[in-house]
Amino acid sequence: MLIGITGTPGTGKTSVTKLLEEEPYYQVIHLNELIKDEKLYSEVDAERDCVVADMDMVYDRILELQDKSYTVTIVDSHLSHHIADIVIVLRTDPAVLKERLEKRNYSEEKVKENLEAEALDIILAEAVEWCEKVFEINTTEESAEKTLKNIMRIIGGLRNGNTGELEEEFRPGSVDWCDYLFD
Ligand SMILES: Nc1ncnc2c1ncn2[C@@H]1O[C@H](COP(=O)(O)OP(=O)(O)OP(=O)(O)O)[C@@H](O)[C@H]1O
Repeated sequence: MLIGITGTPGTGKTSVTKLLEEEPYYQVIHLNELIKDEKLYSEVDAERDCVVADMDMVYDRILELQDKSYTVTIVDSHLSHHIADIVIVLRTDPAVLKERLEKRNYSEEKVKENLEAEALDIILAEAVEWCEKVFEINTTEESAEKTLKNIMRIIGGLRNGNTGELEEEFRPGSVDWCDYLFD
């Protein structure tokens, strides 16, 4: 089973998937690192301080790396909903996200761009359009450990073929950051 953990930068994907990789049965691929290490990109955008991933190369590489001896392969990246059919979107209130991104010394422009993307549900909307199953977790007031537990509950439900209540609890569209846009 291939599952993407996606969301705007800073919503906690890497923090939580680093905890997940300590659990048995989970293979975790940190895709942003892989893209840089293996140069799976077509362009370097110096102005925006990022690379433009070649998604065909990325997809092929994920399939090569997927180790079927693990029960679940997790792809950690804000791009993982381009690849996986089942995704969990992590969400964070833009006011809290702002503090996290400013600590990274991102430019003002880059912080603003990411906060707007979070407030406008950009990644969630893409995931809903492209993926078969989408779960949304609001991590704003949760510890990474609590988020890990919720992710493991969702995966447990997927493995048992019983996601009814989880689909309701983690329904896409359950967070609303519109107020941020009008402040
Ligand atoms: N509940 C939480 N869950 C996860 N991270 C949290 C939480 N509360 C605070 N943080 C902090 O927020 C930051 C999240 O960074 P992290 O690299 O995990 O995000 P990311 O979504 O993987 O970002 P990127 O897409 O840029 O890799 C970390 O500094 C982490 O300590």
